[in-house]
Amino acid sequence: MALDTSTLLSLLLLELLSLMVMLPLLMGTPVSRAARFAQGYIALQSLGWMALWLRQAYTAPIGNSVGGFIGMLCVSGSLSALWLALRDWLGRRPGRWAMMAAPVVLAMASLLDGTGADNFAVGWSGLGLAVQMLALALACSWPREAQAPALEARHSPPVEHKDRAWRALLGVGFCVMAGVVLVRAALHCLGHEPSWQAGLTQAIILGSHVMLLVSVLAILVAWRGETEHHLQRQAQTDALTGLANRRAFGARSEEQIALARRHGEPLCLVMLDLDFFKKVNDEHGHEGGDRALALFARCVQQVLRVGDLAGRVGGEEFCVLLARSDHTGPRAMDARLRAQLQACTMSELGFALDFSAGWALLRPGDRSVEDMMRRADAALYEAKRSGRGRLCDEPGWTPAEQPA
Ligand SMILES: Nc1nc2c(ncn2[C@@H]2O[C@H](COP(=O)(O)OP(=O)(O)OP(=O)(O)O)[C@@H](O)[C@H]2O)c(=O)[nH]1
Repeated sequence: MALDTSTLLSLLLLELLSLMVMLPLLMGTPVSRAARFAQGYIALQSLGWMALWLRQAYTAPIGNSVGGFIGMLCVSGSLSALWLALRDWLGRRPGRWAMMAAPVVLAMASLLDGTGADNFAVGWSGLGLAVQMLALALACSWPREAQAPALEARHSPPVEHKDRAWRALLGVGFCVMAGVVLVRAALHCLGHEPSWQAGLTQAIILGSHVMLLVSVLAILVAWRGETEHHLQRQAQTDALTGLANRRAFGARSEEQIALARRHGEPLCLVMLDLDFFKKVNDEHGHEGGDRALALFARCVQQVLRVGDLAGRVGGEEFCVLLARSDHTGPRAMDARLRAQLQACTMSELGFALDFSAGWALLRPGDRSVEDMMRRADAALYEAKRSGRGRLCDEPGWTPAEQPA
């Protein structure tokens, strides 16, 4: 079998159509938006190359111009879809509007180029496609945003991703492809038709085979990274409130403690416990209790400052670590939280919520956050004992004390 343009094109189409069916089956449902964009990339590539294959094999039904237009719309659209997947996986990258406009602009340009049946992406549309590929290569190398949209989680630390290899492969691949397409398109623009022009066309189709392989591998590796991150986040997050669970709160507190010690800054821990929560459950059902917990957690998050850390450490028990905060911090936070609760509980729950709190300052002898928690718990116990609905200081604290 001779590897002529037509055979290479047919093989590419067969691979694309197989992948268009297999990828969603392999990835299962539901998948993230990024994964759907990546599947859209393969589907649009399939449609684009199908239009070109039909144009070459049976010119009559769709005609050269229409085939070229649909082919360019879909192929350029597929690159835009892949760019959107990268944006979700890696965070914001430059050129969003240009990427969105590219398919329509390039498809229109392909009409102006007026190409023959086996000439695709030559002239202006070819130059545009090469630029779009370079933009994709740039998107691969652009630094990752601290918290990409697909991986976002409040109060969760950025997760280290092993994504350098697939980003490099994809970036280099698109650079090479852009180079070949650029040469071919430029030759056409300049009116040169060298004898190796057909070879360039074959190189582009062969390159598309390789790029298909590279991009599918990259998609699968990126998707695995996203899934791992999601699982890791689930293991660290309390499902009802979205706050860090006890284990994650403990781990992140250690970092905060280390930072506070290194910079000689004060650090406070506040322990919060809803009052008479058993009664809330009894009167409004477990579902009402869950809504109350979720609302309370939301209010806690709303009154925190950047850098503070909140966690749900027990059934109706929450902990907050106030960074760079001396004894004035817990009082201010307690007042903000009470005001916030008063403003929204009646309207959102239909009943009032109150809480007791105790706080403790980081001391030089504290070995872990557990030591702070023990003292804040004693203060919380005192708040409960002395009538609830208030904040108490850790036992033995005096305003003259120096932070750790
Ligand atoms: N709805 C709901 N209730 C929970 C959850 N976790 C714990 N609880 C309930 O919280 C209640 C805690 O009751 P207690 O420990 O007696 O505390 P309390 O009624 O708030 O009393 P004080 O703390 O002394 O004011 C229990 O009834 C638990 O069943 C949860 O995830 N959802």
